[in-house]
Amino acid sequence: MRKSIATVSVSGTLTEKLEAIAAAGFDGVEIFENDLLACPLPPEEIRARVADLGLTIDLYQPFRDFEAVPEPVLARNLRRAEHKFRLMERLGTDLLLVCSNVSPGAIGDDELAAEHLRLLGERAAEHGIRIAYEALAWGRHVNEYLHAWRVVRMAGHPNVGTCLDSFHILSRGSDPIGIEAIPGEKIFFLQLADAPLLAMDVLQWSRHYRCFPGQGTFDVAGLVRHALNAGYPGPLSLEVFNDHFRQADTKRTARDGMRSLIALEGELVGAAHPSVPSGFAFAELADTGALGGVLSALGFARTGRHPTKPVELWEQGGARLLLNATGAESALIAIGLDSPDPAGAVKHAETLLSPVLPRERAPEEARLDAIAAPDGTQIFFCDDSWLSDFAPDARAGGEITGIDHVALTQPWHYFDEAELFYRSVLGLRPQGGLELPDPYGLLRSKAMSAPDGAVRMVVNIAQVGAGDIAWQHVALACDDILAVARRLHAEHPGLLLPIPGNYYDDLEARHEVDPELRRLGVLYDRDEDGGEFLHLYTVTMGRVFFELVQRIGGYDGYGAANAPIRLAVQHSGGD
Ligand SMILES: O=C(O)c1ccc(O)c(O)c1
Ligand SMILES: [Mg+2]
Repeated sequence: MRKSIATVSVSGTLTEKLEAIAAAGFDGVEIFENDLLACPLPPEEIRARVADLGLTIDLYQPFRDFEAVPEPVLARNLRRAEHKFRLMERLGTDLLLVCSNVSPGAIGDDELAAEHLRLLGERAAEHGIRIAYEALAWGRHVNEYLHAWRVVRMAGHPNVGTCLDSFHILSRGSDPIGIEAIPGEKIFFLQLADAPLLAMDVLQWSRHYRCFPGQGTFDVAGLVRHALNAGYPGPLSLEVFNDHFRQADTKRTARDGMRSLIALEGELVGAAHPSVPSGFAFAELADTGALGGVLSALGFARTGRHPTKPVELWEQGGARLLLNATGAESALIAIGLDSPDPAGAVKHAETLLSPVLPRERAPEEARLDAIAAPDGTQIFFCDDSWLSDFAPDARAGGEITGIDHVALTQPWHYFDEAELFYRSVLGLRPQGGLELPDPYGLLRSKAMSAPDGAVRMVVNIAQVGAGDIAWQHVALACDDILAVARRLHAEHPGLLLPIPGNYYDDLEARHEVDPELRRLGVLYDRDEDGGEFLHLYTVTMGRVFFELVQRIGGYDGYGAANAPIRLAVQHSGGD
């Protein structure tokens, strides 16, 4: 299907926007009026620029507060419309979006609204222009898409149709099944936006929190399916108002929008994700020499060395960590995922515009394809062959059984990009988002997991004043966390993050817990079904720290209630 995007969805000047939109592979744009008004180029030059970039202008918008007005206002509105029609001729576009009237002066009379739209359609027809009437969710009288369609039908003019916008429809909780009752050729345009579920005024929600399909909670693909069933012939067009996107890199946002539409098309044809990872193969850490001691303390054994690279394999149970002596600050630099089809996974990622990373390797080494996650972390898709690179010499047993999850920190303004990436490229599912108080700000956090929980990723973003946090961590699963904690406490007490006594006073008020938790600095959480979570943290080394977790009775979370305690201690350095 043709893919378009409204210029309001990305940052920059109009010319920057157009270039980024073309570079991302879109077919068309909706020109948002503000972008045009602020552009120094005359409409003819914008038209030429758009054409040179291989784009078309699919829509000009918005035209506001037109219909169902008193007579003198109507005359003024028609005059205003004539100006816009002439502008559109100069731009070379033939579709004008008219938003339902939000003015307190609008009259609640559908027949009058229809009559005015018919008049507008007649005038538009003289210029070869069509009108797409859209119900804004906060329209004064018309705020439901089926109401807008009734008015369009009453207007009865071939140049008057409706514009459907997934945000306005889904934010009001309207059932999109009704779209199928609209003749496809009367759906003149289809705008797509997703949004997180927020309990707030719908206008504020729309103007600040829209996001690309796949980044929020709406079933946008389901809505598109209804429009296609109705016979809608036009483009899928993204229209997003988002405070972060307005500040983010133009090209990156445009590419993210394209990824969103490609993923949506995949959903429409019911394409199963070709390669949902079935586990963690490894996590790779840059090391300055300090991490080996920490891993030993945690019970890991060094079981192999890469023949040509300064990389060591450390193992315990099913947990495999690679230490890469890059000499750089300790950090999580790569994640290996067990993949049922590594080549297919890379191809899928490429289809979704993820950068495939070049790999230098000796001819005898296992072929490992990697892509870059939005934060730059390398993601490898692995079968078992990578292990043979290391000629492991022993198997290390211990309390640790595997990697439970990894937590990455997303760059400011790119949180939504990360969600779409992990959903579409890796096939993970969102488990819910959180805002965690931190002494210096709020940390947004979102957990994503494979359907069976075999791969869990947590994406954090430093938010509002906490902008210097770029901590990452690897959480290791174990069967008996108290045994590990006792050993660490006795032999390496400086490795454990100290937890305040106040935390345990509160914990003991809420739950009857083993007093040993307090002595050992183990944190505790419990879900509604009685599932339990015990966890502890190491101190931070460079950018990275380790968490040990024990899940009991089907606990599926991450101890979010305890995260603010951890953040505060990490900030204070244990004071
Ligand atoms: O927020 C607005 O005013 C606005 C304008 C045009 C649209 O298409 C829309 O969905 C919202
Ligand atoms: Mg809209």
